[in-house]
Amino acid sequence: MNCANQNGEVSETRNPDGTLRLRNPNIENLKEDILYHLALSTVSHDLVKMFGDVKFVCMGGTAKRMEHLAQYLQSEINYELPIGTSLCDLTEKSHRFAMYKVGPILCVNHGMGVPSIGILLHEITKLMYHAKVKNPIFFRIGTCGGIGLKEGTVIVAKSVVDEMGNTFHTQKICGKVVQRPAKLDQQLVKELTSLRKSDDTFNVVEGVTMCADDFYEGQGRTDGAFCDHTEEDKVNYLNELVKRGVTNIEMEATAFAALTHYAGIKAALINVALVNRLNGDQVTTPKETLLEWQNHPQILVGRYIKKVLRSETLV
Ligand SMILES: O=P(O)(O)O[C@@H]1C[C@H](O)[C@@H](CO)O1
Ligand SMILES: O=c1cc[nH]c(=O)[nH]1
Repeated sequence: MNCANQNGEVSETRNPDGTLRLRNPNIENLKEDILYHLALSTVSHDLVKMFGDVKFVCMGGTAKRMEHLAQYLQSEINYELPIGTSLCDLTEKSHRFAMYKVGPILCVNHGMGVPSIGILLHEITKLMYHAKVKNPIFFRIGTCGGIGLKEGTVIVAKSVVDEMGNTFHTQKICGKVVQRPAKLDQQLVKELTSLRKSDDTFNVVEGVTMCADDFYEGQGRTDGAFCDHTEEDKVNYLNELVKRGVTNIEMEATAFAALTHYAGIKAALINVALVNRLNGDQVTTPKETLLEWQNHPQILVGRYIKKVLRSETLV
């Protein structure tokens, strides 16, 4: 059965009230759905009560960054935690991911690489479904290597590719290769890039983000433990990427774009460049500066969330 989606269009992934429909009929028939890597379940937890008010899901690689993001957004939206409570890791018992909630915002880390974020996206999407969340928006707020961009630049991905230039996410399912288009919401790209202020110390660009399956050889680096290619091979490869319009390289983009798109979830991918790969492979910048740069995408997403929340209170 098809229903109206968030834009009032026919959709297999939305109920008329904006709650999610899963592309998996098996879930409805489960007596209990255990979200194993989140240490949550439909029986042991009241997911609607805990998460039903979520509007935004922010994800990034590290637990620490997500905790910092939750604290930052808490102060940005002036959210007061219920009296007697403090910000805590809601998935602590999983010993895997870390998740923080401040009002309508969930901040969760996804680890490194496509397999890790893929697992998180399955479980977070099911969490949104079980919690009856309406029209959630997902953000990946990450770090990357820029290509020809100044360090600290924020890249809002308008499209994503894999190492071979494919614009889809590839997964092997039951011995078959399944490809799902990796697409991002173009309106969200424009809205996010427009939120840069003239006195911001960092630049914001729209870009083409490449997703690699590795940090070292998979990104053409010559400083891994193994390297059977030459410096010339690397330079040629990076120049080829420039020709194809690739602006930055990270390790989750295709899965993030494809799985959110397949779930009908509006999503944006915002990365900050920690290194200009045309100048070298090693991340030589002091940790303090790297941490300061990691705030740049958070500032942009914070402005977007505040804008949406403000417009909702005016309606
Ligand atoms: O969100 P993060 O900073 O983890 O994203 C990039 C891609 C890899 O996960 C990782 C490699 O250092 O950083
Ligand atoms: O160069 C980089 C920096 C951060 N993350 C990556 O995947 N690559």
